[in-house]
Amino acid sequence: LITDEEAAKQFADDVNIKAEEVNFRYVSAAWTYNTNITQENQEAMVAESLRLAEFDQEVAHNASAFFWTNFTDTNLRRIFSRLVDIGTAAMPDTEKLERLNHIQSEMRTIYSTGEVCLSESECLPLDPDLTRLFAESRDYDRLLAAWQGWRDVSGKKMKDLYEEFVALSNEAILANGYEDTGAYWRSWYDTPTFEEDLVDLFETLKPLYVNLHAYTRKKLRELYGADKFPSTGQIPAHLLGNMWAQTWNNLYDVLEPYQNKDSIDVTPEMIRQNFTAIKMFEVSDEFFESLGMIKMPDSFWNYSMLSKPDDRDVVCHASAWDFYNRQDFRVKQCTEITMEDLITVHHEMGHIEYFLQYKDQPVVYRGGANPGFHEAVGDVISLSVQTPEHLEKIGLIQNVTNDNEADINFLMRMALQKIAFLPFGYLIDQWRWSVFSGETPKDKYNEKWWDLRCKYQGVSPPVTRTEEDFDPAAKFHIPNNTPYIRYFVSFVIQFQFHRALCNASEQSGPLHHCDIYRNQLAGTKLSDMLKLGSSLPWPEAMMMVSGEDKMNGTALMEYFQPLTEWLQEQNGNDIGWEDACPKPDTKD
Ligand SMILES: O=C(CCC(O)(O)[C@H](Cc1ccccc1)NC(=O)c1ccccc1)N[C@@H](Cc1c[nH]c2ccccc12)C(=O)O
Ligand SMILES: [Zn+2]
Repeated sequence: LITDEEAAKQFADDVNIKAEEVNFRYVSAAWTYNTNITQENQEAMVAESLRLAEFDQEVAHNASAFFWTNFTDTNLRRIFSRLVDIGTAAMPDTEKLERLNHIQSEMRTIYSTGEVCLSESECLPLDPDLTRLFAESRDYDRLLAAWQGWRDVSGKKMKDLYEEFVALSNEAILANGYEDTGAYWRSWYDTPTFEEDLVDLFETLKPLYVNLHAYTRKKLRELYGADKFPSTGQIPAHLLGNMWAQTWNNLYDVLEPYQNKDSIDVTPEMIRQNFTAIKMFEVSDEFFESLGMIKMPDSFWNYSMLSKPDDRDVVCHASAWDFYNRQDFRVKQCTEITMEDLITVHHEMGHIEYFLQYKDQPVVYRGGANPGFHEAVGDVISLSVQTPEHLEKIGLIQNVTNDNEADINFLMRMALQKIAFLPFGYLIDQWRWSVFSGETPKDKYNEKWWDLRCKYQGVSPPVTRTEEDFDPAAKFHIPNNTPYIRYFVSFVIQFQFHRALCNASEQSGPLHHCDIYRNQLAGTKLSDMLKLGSSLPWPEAMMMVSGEDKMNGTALMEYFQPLTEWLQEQNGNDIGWEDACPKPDTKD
């Protein structure tokens, strides 16, 4: 084995240049497919992903000719550990790798082209139609038809494909040195106690969720009639304003604690001011600029897809794209003129800002310190943007009242977006890890899913489910094979970052009123961490920004403290659903 570290550095530099070209080719083919779904573009993307895999395999093979585990240079060791870790590209059998990539693109296409016919003449795609229906409709039966219809045209069609996908993914990952795909995904957090830490975090935050669930259930029983609700305490999954019951912000009008206060839902005002998708992205870009951070390059504005085209099929689920040439960065989003989409705009722009900050790192370091960091950047900014104070600064709200009742209203709105999400963000990969590990076989896929949905989220299926159904795949990230625990991590650490940046900007007052807009101290602190990419272990990156090196829920609990007390008063003892859910061990 080669021990010469100078030769190793030269090897890594050569690989880095080639990696930019090969990644650019693949990303370009993926962009073409995602923004124009055709058989031809799907096949071209699969072909390019195979070329990328071959490149990764060759690099891993050549890198293992070096005795890199013994290198004295820590950074060089870290780089080589990334060069040899190539995920499913390690699949030795090219035919099987082609089949794996083909199955993934098949599932992606089924999901992105699915439509639900609610009547002869009314066939609706998920974006924007079914999404809007779930945001606006209060018609129990219409919501049920859309809920069941979507699962029939998406998840139900993918059960066999998914089973085959799991086997092939695990076979490939085994060749990469991990026992299953879930173990590989968890390795990105590089924390031996990662799963325990998540359990502790969830237990800490669970009381906040249980209180929000109880309050919401009471209000929905008043709206739809208690007879529509199981006596065991769950909420039917189609009544929460979202296709997956993952965020409940669209129920704000039903749940508003103090009526006739100035509405903080700026959707009507955005429409009144003739907001466009581009305007929404300009608002976000201006915020990053105000922090002294990097603004969007011209290529972003020239090549992004910021609205749904009307002449072709596209993957509408929002995403941010790094073309690995240090100059081309894009967002693809079917943007609607709503507050919810303004928040997603900031989320996607957070990804782009991270790309811009770490663009001069080696390719192996162009990623988040851990995947949760990448998901948190935009959300940290949007915690400031969503404050009534900030919305007033940018002219989306007039004459903000700042009294205790307005405070509770605002915190309720934020809780429907952040606290409601926590169990969902947690359970998706609990399900997926159990499938990858073999604990959940195909004939238990749907049962396991609803056990977790009951246990963590306290929601129940509004109609009977069987193993003919495959409800997990009705959620983008399952057919798209995008890990999900990153969002749970993000929803926790974004409050730690927010608290740290607010302290850095010497903002006094409660956390939920803090707006770091135009504060260069905060901007510099955040930028310095983003520039690192994944070149340092994430606890060191977190320490740089927040002075903490662990995920913890204290910042999130501090932020919501006033609402937690208010909810406890409102709910009394009418809370919970736990004993309704099947216990896993008694299942067998
Ligand atoms: O999926 C997303 C946003 C899309 C994304 O920006 O996370 C996107 C997902 C994706 C990954 C891989 C391929 C295609 C889409 N991730 C990225 O674009 C991305 C880009 C670079 C690095 C990491 C992620 N949000 C999640 C979680 C979520 C729900 N509501 C929210 C509100 C604010 C922030 C997040 C959410 C969801 O919709 O369930
Ligand atoms: Zn994201």
